[in-house]
Amino acid sequence: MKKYTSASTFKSDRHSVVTIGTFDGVHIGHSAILKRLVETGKKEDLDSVVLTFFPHPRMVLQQHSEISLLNTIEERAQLLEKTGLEHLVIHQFTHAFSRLTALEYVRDILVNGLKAKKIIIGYDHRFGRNRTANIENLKEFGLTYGFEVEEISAKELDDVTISSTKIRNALNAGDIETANSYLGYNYLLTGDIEKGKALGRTINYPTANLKLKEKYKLIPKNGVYVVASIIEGKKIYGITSIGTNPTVGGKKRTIETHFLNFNKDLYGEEITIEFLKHIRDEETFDSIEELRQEIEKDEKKAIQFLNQRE
Ligand SMILES: Cc1cc2nc3c(=O)[nH]c(=O)nc-3n(C[C@H](O)[C@H](O)[C@H](O)COP(=O)(O)O)c2cc1C
Ligand SMILES: Nc1ncnc2c1ncn2[C@@H]1O[C@H](COP(=O)(O)OP(=O)(O)O)[C@@H](O)[C@H]1O
Repeated sequence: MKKYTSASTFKSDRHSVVTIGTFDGVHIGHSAILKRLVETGKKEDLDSVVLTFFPHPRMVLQQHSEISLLNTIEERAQLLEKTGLEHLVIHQFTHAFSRLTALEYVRDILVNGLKAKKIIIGYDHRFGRNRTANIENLKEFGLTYGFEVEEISAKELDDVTISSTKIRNALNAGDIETANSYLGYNYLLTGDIEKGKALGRTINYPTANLKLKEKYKLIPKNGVYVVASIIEGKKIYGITSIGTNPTVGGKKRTIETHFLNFNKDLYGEEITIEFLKHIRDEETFDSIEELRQEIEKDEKKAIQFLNQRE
């Protein structure tokens, strides 16, 4: 898959079939559309192209919106690549871009930039300044500029009752199972391991503190989770606590993982954790000893869950 940072740098000798969207999460609903795109490209001898935008339009147009995303832009690109797509255009979403008229957008980006011969798009897609143009307008532009519009009907889209918003809501409620089943893969967080207060090891539960690189990545609800990670090529399971650690008077929200049957220095390493199950919500305990006992229970529950899966 070739990657471009704007439609103007896109290069291909052939015409293309294009689909457009944010595709946050690249969930199983998105996968259905992407599969159709890739198949159409092969059948009709067209290059398959996804046009996506970054930052998320809401991050640009509503500066105060605290939008969190299911994927970092890097994760989105990796997931899209798995669909067999040939070209990924990550066009920078700016105020100037949002001011393009529908005609300018279609002519400059889709036709001259991406050489679109076919556009696969949901029936409710809107575009251009203030999102005023709809699919009927796109079809009319197609007559002028020589491209065809393949509409994904309401029924087809509604069959897929999955949306990025529903997945965000599930994660904000700690419902990892629902989120994972909609995503088609396990929700994950990647970051570097940084030093904490070194309290963990004093209660025999050292915890690797994950520092995320991107502020906009959605962190699931505060609580305790079973996770999996690959460390030095080996699958390692763990229990992750997300929260402010009220028992020790913490204020900052942290993501800390105690890995099971593991004892190695991880400072400075980049680690990915995959969420498998929610165990409980975060609590405030009266003493560190009570916290330690609860973590012991968390560990037992995690082991029980992992044994059942095998
Ligand atoms: C599985 C697990 C569950 C935890 N649950 C809670 C909790 O419910 N409430 C809380 O205040 N802290 C909880 N903690 C966080 C501890 O307070 C934290 O790990 C400890 O302060 C160590 O911090 P450090 O990494 O800075 O040394 C939990 C930690 C783990 C590993
Ligand atoms: N089983 C384990 N799970 C998590 N971290 C471990 C484990 N064994 C050793 N470590 C190391 O110990 C560190 C965590 O120890 P901890 O006392 O909690 O200190 P800190 O507050 O700096 O995180 C981790 O960052 C990692 O380098």
